[in-house]
Amino acid sequence: MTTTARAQGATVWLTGLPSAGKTTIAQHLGERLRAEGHRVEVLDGDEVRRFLSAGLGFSREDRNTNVQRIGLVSEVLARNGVLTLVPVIAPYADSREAVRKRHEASGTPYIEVHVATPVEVCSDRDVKGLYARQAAGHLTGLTGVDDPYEPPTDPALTLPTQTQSPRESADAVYAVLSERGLV
Ligand SMILES: Nc1ncnc2c1ncn2[C@@H]1O[C@H](COP(=O)(O)OS(=O)(=O)O)[C@@H](OP(=O)(O)O)[C@H]1O
Ligand SMILES: Nc1ncnc2c1ncn2[C@@H]1O[C@H](COP(=O)(O)OP(=O)(O)O)[C@@H](O)[C@H]1O
Repeated sequence: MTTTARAQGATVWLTGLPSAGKTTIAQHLGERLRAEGHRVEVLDGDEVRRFLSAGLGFSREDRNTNVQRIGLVSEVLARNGVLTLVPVIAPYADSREAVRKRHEASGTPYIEVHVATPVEVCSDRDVKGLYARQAAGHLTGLTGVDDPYEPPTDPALTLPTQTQSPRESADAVYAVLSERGLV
């Protein structure tokens, strides 16, 4: 499909623990979609927290505010024809549900993907050293360790990344977009 043929946007929210693989999958999927001519944006959690959510921490209230802000931006982008990839932890079910409802209200496709890497695997990967810092007592409130993570109960897709390559995980998300006629 070319960009001009049919600009149907969607939000793909990749929820999961730190080091689960959210960012990596979004990057791989984004590259593939761009190569095919789609308009794509990736709303990366770290970047959002530097600008749109600057000043917010990791309390339940701040995480909720962060997720709602990202949900607003992603819905606007998706409604206007952009495939919007959101690799953001979003640990609370009620917060994710509010984002889903925002999309439903405008008839904008919303696809929830659970990057379901076990915490032991995430802790081994420890891409940013957060698990080590938590274990050493230098950090508290780490999602999945000493802060809540409420797994999705009805995701469009669950990815066991511990048994997949990043390419395989990204291709599985692509397959869902394809099944729904979004690519
Ligand atoms: N306490 C604690 N808990 C969880 N994550 C933490 C924490 N402190 C810092 N970080 C880093 O913050 C990155 C972005 O978080 P998010 O905006 O995705 O989190 S949330 O949805 O608002 O909960 C998140 O990025 P990823 O590792 O890519 O998931 C973490 O690296
Ligand atoms: N199937 C997979 N999907 C995504 N990442 C994977 C996969 N298998 C191994 N990894 C590795 O796991 C790490 C995940 O890091 P990252 O994407 O930054 O996680 P997150 O954004 O969830 O914090 C990367 O080093 C990546 O290469």
